[in-house]
Amino acid sequence: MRLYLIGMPGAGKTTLGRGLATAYEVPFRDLDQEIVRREQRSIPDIFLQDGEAYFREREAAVLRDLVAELPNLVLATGGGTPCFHQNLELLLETGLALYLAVPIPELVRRVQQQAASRPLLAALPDATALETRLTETLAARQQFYDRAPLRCAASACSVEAVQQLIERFNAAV
Ligand SMILES: Nc1ncnc2c1ncn2[C@@H]1O[C@H](COP(=O)(O)OP(=O)(O)O)[C@@H](O)[C@H]1O
Ligand SMILES: O=C(O)C1=C[C@@H](OP(=O)(O)O)[C@@H](O)[C@H](O)C1
Ligand SMILES: [Mg+2]
Repeated sequence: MRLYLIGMPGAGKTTLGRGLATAYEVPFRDLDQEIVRREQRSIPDIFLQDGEAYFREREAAVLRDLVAELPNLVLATGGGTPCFHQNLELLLETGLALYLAVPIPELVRRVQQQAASRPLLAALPDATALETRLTETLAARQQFYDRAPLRCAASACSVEAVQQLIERFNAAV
């Protein structure tokens, strides 16, 4: 099985992904961490030195490498992954995508502490600006996220709840 977690920055893709990989006893990969490992520099440095377009190219290439390499995995994608370079189509064709839906105020709370590690959200003056940016970003991305066959609301997104969701999905198809 390949399980792909998609959703906004702060949705909990990395956190939940680790738990799901342990529960299913399959390898866990975090796409951002794989990019960092291969580039030998941080995500903010990649954005700063080479820009978003370069990051998106690397993101698409590393995603394809991971899919080719691992028939079983839980993958935490980056928030923008499904929105570039036909990545969503790849995810839908090669595994099961789960959208973690989290309300904007909760995203603001979670991301506020870590804005510096997320270049697209860094350098915003306050929580209001962060909220505006996240709202605009979600509006543009919702059409991509909504194509995932599985969706879980933040309040219900435990490892066990997701496992039940997947069982029901597999039984229905
Ligand atoms: N279910 C949750 N409830 C509360 N906080 C969470 C939850 N999942 C993740 N977080 C916190 O939110 C922040 C972002 O989580 P992370 O897994 O890095 O999200 P993503 O990879 O989707 O950007 C982290 O500080 C993490 O501890
Ligand atoms: O939303 C985005 O476009 C991004 C989200 C980040 O991942 P997280 O969703 O894990 O923060 C990371 O890929 C990069 O900073 C771009
Ligand atoms: Mg992450």
